[in-house]
Amino acid sequence: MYKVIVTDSISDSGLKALYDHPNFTVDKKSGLSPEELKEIIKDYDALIVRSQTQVTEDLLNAAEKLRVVARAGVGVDNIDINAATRKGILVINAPGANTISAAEHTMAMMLSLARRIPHAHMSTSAGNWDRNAFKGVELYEKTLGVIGMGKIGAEVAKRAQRFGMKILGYDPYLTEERANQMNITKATLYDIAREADFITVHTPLTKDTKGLINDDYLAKTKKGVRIINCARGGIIDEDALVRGLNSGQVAGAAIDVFETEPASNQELLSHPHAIVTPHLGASTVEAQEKVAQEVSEEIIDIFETDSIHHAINMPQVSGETQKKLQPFIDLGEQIGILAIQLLKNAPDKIDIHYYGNLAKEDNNLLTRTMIKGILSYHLSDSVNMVNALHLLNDQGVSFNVMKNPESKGFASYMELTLHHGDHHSTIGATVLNGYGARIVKMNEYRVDVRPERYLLYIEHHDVPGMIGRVGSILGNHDINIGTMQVGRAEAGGDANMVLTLDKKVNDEVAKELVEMDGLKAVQFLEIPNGHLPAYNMQ
Ligand SMILES: NC(=O)C1=CN([C@@H]2O[C@H](COP(=O)(O)OP(=O)(O)OC[C@H]3O[C@@H](n4cnc5c(N)ncnc54)[C@H](O)[C@@H]3O)[C@@H](O)[C@H]2O)C=CC1
Ligand SMILES: O=C(O)CCC(=O)C(=O)O
Repeated sequence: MYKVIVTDSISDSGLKALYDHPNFTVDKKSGLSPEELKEIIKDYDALIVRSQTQVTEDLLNAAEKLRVVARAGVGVDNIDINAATRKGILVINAPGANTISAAEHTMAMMLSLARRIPHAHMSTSAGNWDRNAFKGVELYEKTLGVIGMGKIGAEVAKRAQRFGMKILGYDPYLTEERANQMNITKATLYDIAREADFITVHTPLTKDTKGLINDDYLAKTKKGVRIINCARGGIIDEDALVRGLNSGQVAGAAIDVFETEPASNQELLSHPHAIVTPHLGASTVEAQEKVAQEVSEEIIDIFETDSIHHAINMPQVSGETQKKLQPFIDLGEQIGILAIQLLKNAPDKIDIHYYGNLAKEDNNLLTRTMIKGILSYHLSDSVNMVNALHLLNDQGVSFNVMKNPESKGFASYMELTLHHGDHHSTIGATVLNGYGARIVKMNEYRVDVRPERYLLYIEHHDVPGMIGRVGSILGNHDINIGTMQVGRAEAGGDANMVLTLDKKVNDEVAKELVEMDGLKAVQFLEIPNGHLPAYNMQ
């Protein structure tokens, strides 16, 4: 008998498949303190949560037979994925099951902002009859900027169009073709700032989206813009938003999700031009039934048939292949991370070449690892080796894998090229017996670089003095160079430098470098520590 514990408020009818199954028992225990849950988690095989329960490393460490953590929803930011992975605990979610509810909540927030419905309601129910204080604006013929054109963003765009709104969409994966199909305009963040009357965000919270809407961004928006966040707290800097509301730059904000939850920013919560809800985007009968049903059915499939549909953290590989390819797998993710940074854009096409011994292996796993590295730059923790190809397909990016058993100078060699229109970035890499991982090609240049955390990539004209000038700028800013590699196509022609550094290059140093005569391109690249393959290697 498998024991399932449900620790947040989750639809009973959605859990029916589990209740009815002879091999499962379900305990519903919402409102437990972290200590209480930690005390009893050892008895359970599966845990189902929404967003309240914090599935921390501490909790997971107390679990003795837990095999699955199921998030009845999309965002898994309340679950320590790496800790679960390290413990070999599968994390699944229910993407798509609450899309419509979240999109409808966004529309409700937008209409409430436009017509000040919550404020009018409070005034009227307090006994007032004030028909002048609540004059609103129409959505009709207004411009809506949608930041994040994934599942929810696209549904919001569709609904807003029916209200006669013009839609500007920004998403690194939004192509002209898809924008045309949806009859929206593919825009930049700054087009949206300049033109939008309403802005709504629908991205996950990532390194790039944290504080995306901040003082600088708000200063570029139209005066009187109205802003909605039904995605994740932190995408909008709450203090900046309050400043914007106070100055009138922002006419109104409707916020469902907060930097900390339960929300505590009193200035925002009580602001006369803010509308706030307690993370209700997915709180509908239908969404809760669908998310609970999806995760219940998947839990049964996992325990009864070993089949996984929406894994966040689990690859399916044979132990033998994994062991053989392990050094390349680690490197594969790193070259994905480097190539996407070097491209500076979301790719529309990916080419992967395997040469020598690597071409003779089943390198599906390796390919997924590279793609995970590429996509994780924009999609964060939601991408893993199981869902990487699926997500790539969802984003409309084509990829080709080519294998050539002849060696290309190394016993095993892999080369990754990302394309974005006419631009491309290439990284070639190998693992040298006894010496470890090496990047041996960057764009058109041969290099020999150990993949370290901080890299500086420079393309320049091959003229005397370049190395010294770059070295002095870094030295003046107390940035130690670990290694430096220079290469050139021909004497006096194009050349490149790749440096490994002991610390980050800040904007000031980058600016000095960019302004140096003779440099064609300067790029600081980072392979974050946390970007090692997210699965259990035991
Ligand atoms: N308020 C609530 O109760 C709910 C909130 N959510 C949240 O809504 C958000 C969106 O969910 P879905 O549409 O299902 O996810 P999705 O994965 O379908 O779409 C997210 C999109 O954001 C894009 N993106 C990533 N970085 C970006 C950037 N820097 N700039 C612009 N776009 C970027 C991605 O390319 C992707 O297309 C998630 O954060 C999710 O957790 C989801 C359901 C309910
Ligand atoms: O479970 C909930 O109500 C929150 C939904 C949500 O934020 C998500 O699915 O990402």
